[in-house]
Amino acid sequence: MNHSVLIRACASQIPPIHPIGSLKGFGVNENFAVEVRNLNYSVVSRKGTTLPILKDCSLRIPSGKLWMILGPNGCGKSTLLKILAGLLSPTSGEVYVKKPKSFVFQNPDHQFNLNHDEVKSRVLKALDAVGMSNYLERPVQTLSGGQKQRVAIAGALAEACKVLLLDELTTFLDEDDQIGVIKAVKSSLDNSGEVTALWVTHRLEELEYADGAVYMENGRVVKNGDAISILNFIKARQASYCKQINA
Ligand SMILES: Nc1ncnc2c1ncn2[C@@H]1O[C@H](COP(=O)(O)OP(=O)(O)OP(=O)(O)O)[C@@H](O)[C@H]1O
Repeated sequence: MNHSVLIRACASQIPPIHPIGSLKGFGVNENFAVEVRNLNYSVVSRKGTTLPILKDCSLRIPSGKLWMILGPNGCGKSTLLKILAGLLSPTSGEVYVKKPKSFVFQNPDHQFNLNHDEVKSRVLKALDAVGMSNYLERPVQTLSGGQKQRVAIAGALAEACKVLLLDELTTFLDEDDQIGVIKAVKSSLDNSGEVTALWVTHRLEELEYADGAVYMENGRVVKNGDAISILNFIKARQASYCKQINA
């Protein structure tokens, strides 16, 4: 059987393997895959004004868990994820992310831009982990958005990454694909036991698949905890907001 099509697509995003991030100097607890202390991120506008985007954010994400980053539009979720991915540099504060880490974009078409055809066995295993091993013959462009996202996740898993950084993967997906992608991430984590995933979303219903979440508002981390306490916190916040506007 010719497995080359998806294998190439999946392998094409595999960067060199990096060693596990050193904990020396930062003093982080090895039980945490991500640790952020007093992180600030600002941009300077064309008029020279400093715009604070992230304000004094501190958080810890336990290893091996599926953790969501939730909050209203524009609260800073994607900016935080990009800093964790190393795509943006913090203005101040400390950031530790266990390595190797891998970033999967909101639009999976951004993921397929290199062209390697190696690491076949790891790719096959990773495609199996995300339920895509029946699609090996299919060109990527014929896959649905959700299937492409699962292949993108398989690419990150094949890289043997310890931390998966996932930016609003389900935004463009229908409900079936949305659930399929979350379940693929969850089962990959459960199978590996040591991969941690950070999942940025604005969909509260996705929280039921998570172990925990960070809730942000206006550039700040408001709460970080297990999924049930975060869900109750957000519901209470929404109820109090509704009460205020109806008063
Ligand atoms: N380079 C920049 N220049 C100016 N403002 C920026 C820049 N980057 C981010 N912002 C602003 O920072 C805020 C946070 O943006 P970010 O994309 O992180 O939010 P988000 O919570 O992911 O939003 P959404 O849920 O809508 O995707 C937004 O108000 C955004 O407009």
